[in-house]
Amino acid sequence: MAAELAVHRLPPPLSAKVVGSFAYLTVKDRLPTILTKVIDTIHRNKNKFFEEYGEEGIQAEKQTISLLSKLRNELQTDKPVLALTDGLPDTESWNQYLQRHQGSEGDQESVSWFKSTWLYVECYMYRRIQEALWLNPPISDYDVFSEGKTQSFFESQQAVITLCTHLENIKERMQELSKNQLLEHFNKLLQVSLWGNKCDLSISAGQDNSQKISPIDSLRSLQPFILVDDSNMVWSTLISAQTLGQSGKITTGRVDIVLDNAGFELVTDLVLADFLISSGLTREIHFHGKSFPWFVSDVTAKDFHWTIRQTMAANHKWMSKSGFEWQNYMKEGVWSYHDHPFWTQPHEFCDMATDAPDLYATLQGADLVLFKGDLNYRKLTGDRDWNHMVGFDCALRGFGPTPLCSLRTLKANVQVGLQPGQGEKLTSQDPDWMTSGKYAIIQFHSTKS
Ligand SMILES: O=P(O)(O)OC[C@@]1(O)O[C@H](CO)[C@@H](O)[C@@H]1O
Ligand SMILES: [Mn+2]
Repeated sequence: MAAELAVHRLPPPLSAKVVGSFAYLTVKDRLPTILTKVIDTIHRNKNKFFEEYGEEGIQAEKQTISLLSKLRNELQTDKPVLALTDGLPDTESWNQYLQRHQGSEGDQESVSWFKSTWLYVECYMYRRIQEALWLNPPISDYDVFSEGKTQSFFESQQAVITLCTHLENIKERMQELSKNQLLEHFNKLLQVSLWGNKCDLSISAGQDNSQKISPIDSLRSLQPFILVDDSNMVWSTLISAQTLGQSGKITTGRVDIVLDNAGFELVTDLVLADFLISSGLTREIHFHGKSFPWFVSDVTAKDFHWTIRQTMAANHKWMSKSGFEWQNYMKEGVWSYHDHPFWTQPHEFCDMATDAPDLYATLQGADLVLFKGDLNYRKLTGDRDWNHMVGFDCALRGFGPTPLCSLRTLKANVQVGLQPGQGEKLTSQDPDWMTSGKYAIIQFHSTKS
């Protein structure tokens, strides 16, 4: 019995209380750097706020900076995490989450920046940035990360052109493709979307991290860095979602993509989504994004629509053709964009069925959900110090609305589902393998047999 309990005991969540860990270094160095950049961005835009809102804009700029400086100080001096005061629809749920943590830790002091769980405090920082803006109405809607996101898109322009040209070439010959050729194209575009996740701006604390080389040509050399490759299961899930209607017509399934970063990564996701639709593998795609600026580069509704408009407006035949196609998919409802407050909360996904049952039910309506990026993987697995050989199903702790797949480059030290010895070998060869973004996984889970 005791042994059984030990087997089932959960490993601890990652936390900055482990001095020298990646979580510790993130809270100590990366998060304050991000906050300093946010403060700087707001200050640099002072004139813009004045032009738009006059003296009120200047006051808002000052007030926001003062709140953000206070936030940075709380973080750096390991103060207790404070309840939110902005009265937004999600405020209550954030404060309840805090109380839950305080309850389980026993006292208020222990829920602090360096003592609490990394996932929670990192998410909380982005929510507090939002609070600082919301409390200053004329500039509430200002996206402090927008400059970095648009810059990342423009700096990846050549790679975007290459990708759109590649896509349009496939689409021109789609009717002639054999099933094997279709599978080959699918695998390539799945991998392009996977490696697109290298381009996030949170890991680089806002430094340029755009795609400069050809995303197609580099796939072969990147192949050995994919540690788990369940792409065959993703493919068979798509195929088995096909049903034969009464009229003899094949109906295909719905794929949901839980988006991560704007800029180049979003383009790779749109290209994959276009391929899924134009090949007839999928009937409908639902994209899920964030409802406020998050983890520096994550996609909001504004970023999503902006990216499609910019692609349409490009001075390149195939790129703008792709953009028009994407706009059509949106107009026809073949593609749709959704956001839900749960994506910008600190919960592990195993809490979704209880804490956001409507979102859980939405995902149940999909035949496959693709979770992009590192933060989604941290939330899938509860951001815990798992043994690398623990199965993905075990780390998911019951989360499984429908077949799902994580497409993620490793940027945080959590990884499950590896082969015996694989983790140890990587650690000895490349000690930073879990945080450098050099390795990736395509990890699938389904409760359906
Ligand atoms: O989810 P993404 O965009 O792939 O990565 C977000 C991220 O860079 O932010 C954190 C560092 O601050 C890490 O957990 C993680 O790697
Ligand atoms: Mn991100």
